[in-house]
Amino acid sequence: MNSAAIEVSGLAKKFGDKVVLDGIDFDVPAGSVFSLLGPNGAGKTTTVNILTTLMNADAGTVRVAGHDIAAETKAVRAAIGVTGQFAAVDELLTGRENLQLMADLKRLGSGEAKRVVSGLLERFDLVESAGKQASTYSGGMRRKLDLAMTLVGNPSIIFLDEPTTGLDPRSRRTMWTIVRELVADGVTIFLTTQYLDEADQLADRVAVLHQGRLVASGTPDDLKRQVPGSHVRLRFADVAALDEAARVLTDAQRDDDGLALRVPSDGGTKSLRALLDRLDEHSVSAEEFSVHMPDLDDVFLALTGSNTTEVDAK
Ligand SMILES: Nc1ncnc2c1ncn2[C@@H]1O[C@H](COP(=O)(O)OP(=O)(O)OP(=O)(O)O)[C@@H](O)[C@H]1O
Repeated sequence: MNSAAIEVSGLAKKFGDKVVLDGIDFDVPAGSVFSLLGPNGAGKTTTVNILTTLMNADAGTVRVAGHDIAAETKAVRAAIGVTGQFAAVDELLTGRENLQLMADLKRLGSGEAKRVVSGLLERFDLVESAGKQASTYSGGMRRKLDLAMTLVGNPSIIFLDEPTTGLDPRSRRTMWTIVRELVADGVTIFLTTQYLDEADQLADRVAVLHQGRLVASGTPDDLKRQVPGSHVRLRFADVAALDEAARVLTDAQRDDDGLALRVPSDGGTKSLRALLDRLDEHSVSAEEFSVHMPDLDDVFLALTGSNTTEVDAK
């Protein structure tokens, strides 16, 4: 499917005098992962709340699963699942009861509900703890249960608002695997995260929200190419080869200890080919050739002036 699962145009929202969203536009193709990044207070949760019909926008149009969020609220709600920062899990109920409750809310018949609940407990590796109260679950188990509850109605679009905040690396990886499986099944994921590596791992497209506007959007690699710092590192066999290469590549920085040159490059195939051709013309050969791209942290720093999304945390 190539259609847009989410279409946002001119979306604006302010609280009192504070402009949180100042007219933002983006599309999310069906079956892809879109990640919205931004410092604390940038308006990520506000965006999720509007897109999931929990909050009204001041201006703009939003279509989710082809339905206008203002005029066709019910149809939007039927198509989406939301896993929030504050989990919907009821601590006093067991894992199975929590899922059963969702199945009841979604009005599944008793036979289907039983099948769906057992299937989800198995898929999320919660069978053994299914009969235990959710209050006894670890953070990772609770997040898994929360996501499992979101999946009860088979939503085609899932909003994950900081799904792995506070999880240990292993639980984060489990969540990532689940997200990838969902996408493989054709589900569209709208993800907000504080972890840039998470966006890097999961997102097909990333957008950075800053001071009410989207200051950048594209694939993680597109964004990395936009910031300075990408370079090619060439390592040579001896000082003579290093000297010769340095004469050819006058814009390169020398690393005498490492017998290496650092050549600024956007990392694209065209410039890499040009670089190799230049070396070839002068019969210089390198022992090692590696391309270094900035990571999303560098992108974030360049675009918003803070080096991680957590910088402004109170
Ligand atoms: N209901 C509200 N009334 C007034 N101000 C609000 C309300 N909800 C959010 N805000 C303000 O709007 C701004 C954006 O908040 P939002 O929660 O959307 O940011 P965020 O990017 O999700 O931040 P975080 O990463 O901390 O979750 C903040 O300055 C917040 O204080």
